[in-house]
Formats: sequence, structure tokens, C-alpha cells
Amino acid sequence: MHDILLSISDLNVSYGKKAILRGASYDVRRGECLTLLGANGSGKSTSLNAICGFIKPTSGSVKLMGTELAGLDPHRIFAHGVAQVSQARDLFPDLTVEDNLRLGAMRRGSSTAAQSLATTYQRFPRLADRRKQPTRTLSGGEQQMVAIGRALMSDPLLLLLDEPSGGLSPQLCEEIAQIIDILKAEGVTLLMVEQNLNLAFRAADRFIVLRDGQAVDGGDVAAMAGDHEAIVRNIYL
Ligand SMILES: Nc1ncnc2c1ncn2[C@@H]1O[C@H](COP(=O)(O)OP(=O)(O)OP(=O)(O)O)[C@@H](O)[C@H]1O
Repeated sequence: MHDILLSISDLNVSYGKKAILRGASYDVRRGECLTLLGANGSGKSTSLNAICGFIKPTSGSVKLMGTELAGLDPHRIFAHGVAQVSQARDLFPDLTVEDNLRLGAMRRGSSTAAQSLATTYQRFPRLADRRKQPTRTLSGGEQQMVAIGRALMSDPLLLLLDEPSGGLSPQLCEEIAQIIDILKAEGVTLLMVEQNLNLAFRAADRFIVLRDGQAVDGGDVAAMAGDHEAIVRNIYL
């Protein structure tokens, strides 16, 4: 019996008349990295946005340790412990690294925030060196580090990562892979969307494939014994 952190059942999301998720159901286990795969437009980002409340599901349930999140506003869902790093990263470019990080701790008291800041700089020493720089002066990989660091400042139960490697060079993708390794070693629970399959399979413990608005073909990455090609054919062909 696995310890389930997030349970999604029969989730439906539409944009106007266009149904994107049609009864998607799956669980995220505590401490795992679960990756959502699927063709372009299959609803991967929509799924993350529905979980964190940026999009209101038409129906269905999103339960975090038994607490229903579906229908709550994003700030309420954040307060329950779900943080998202979106594709756009949403940093304030003219604010310093440290000020961007501090914004992530707003749901917590100031003494905990100071502690979280120290932990973040331990995790990402490069950010400590750049703490007084405006984030616009950082490289893409460093900006991604700030975005992830800021999300972790809230000490979330669940971290949603939307395309963490998006737009980054192979070298920076490797840095992101290392960051994810650190988070996994710390036991952070991750739900990730990632087009870079090397990164997706390296980081993920399990994966779910979204097709026709439903979650199908979930599997255990270790059990695939490196046969990623079969899965890729299954998803994209
Ligand atoms: N705000 C919106 N209004 C209308 N349609 C939308 C909106 N956002 C997304 N869509 C549509 O919903 C579908 C799913 O989009 P979504 O971004 O979730 O897909 P995805 O699986 O993340 O795709 P990709 O791999 O290309 O990033 C797409 O057809 C997209 O055009």
C-alpha cells in the first residue's frame, strides 16, 4: 500500500466547449516524482493548472491528503501546500534573487522565512553568490533555479514543475536534472511535465500518459529497464 499524497479522480476540464481532460484519474504518491507525458495539446499543462487552481475544473476531484482542492482559489490551494513552477517562471526581473525568493515564503512567518532562505542557499550555492543581482541578469538555468527555489520557500507538500528544461541548453538541462536529483533525495514530492524525455525518464519514478483527455499507460520507470522507445512510440504515434 502506497502513501497517496494527491488523488485525482474523474477530472474534467474544458475551455469553452472544448473538453481537454475527460475523466482523468491518477494518484501521486508521497515522495515520488511522477511525470505526465502526452502529445502536444494533450492537456499536460492544463492538468497542472487545474491542480493548482489557475483553471477551475468542470467536475471531478483533486484531493490532497483527503482535502478537496477542486474549485478553491489558487491562493487557498497554495496555502494547503501545492506550489507550481510554471513554464514562464513568473519571476520579477527587476527584483533581486533574494527578494524573489522571499516572495515564496509569504505563507509562512518571517523567522521561518529566514531559515528557508538559508536552506535555499545551501541547496543552490550559486544563488547565494548572486543574491543581490536582479534576476534578469541571471542565465536561464539560474533563473529556473530561482523559480524552483522560490516555490520551495513555501515548504510545499507537492511541487508542480511545468517543463523545467523549457528553452534551456543541454548543459543547463543537466543542471536542472541535478536540481531534481537533490529535491528527490530530500523527499520532495514532484509532479512534472517534461518534453525532454531524457530528463523525464531520468527524474521520474513513474509516469502517466495523457491521451484523449484520460490518464492511461502509467508505468514504473525502473521496471521499463530502459525500454523508453516503446513508450515514446505509444505516446506519439
Ligand atoms: N486558455 C486556453 N483557452 C483555450 N484553449 C486552451 C487554453 N489553454 C490551452 N488550450 C488548449 O488546450 C489544449 C491543451 O493544452 P495544454 O497546454 O494543456 O497541452 P500540453 O499537453 O501541455 O501541450 P504541449 O505539450 O504542447 O505544451 C490545447 O489544444 C490548447 O490549445
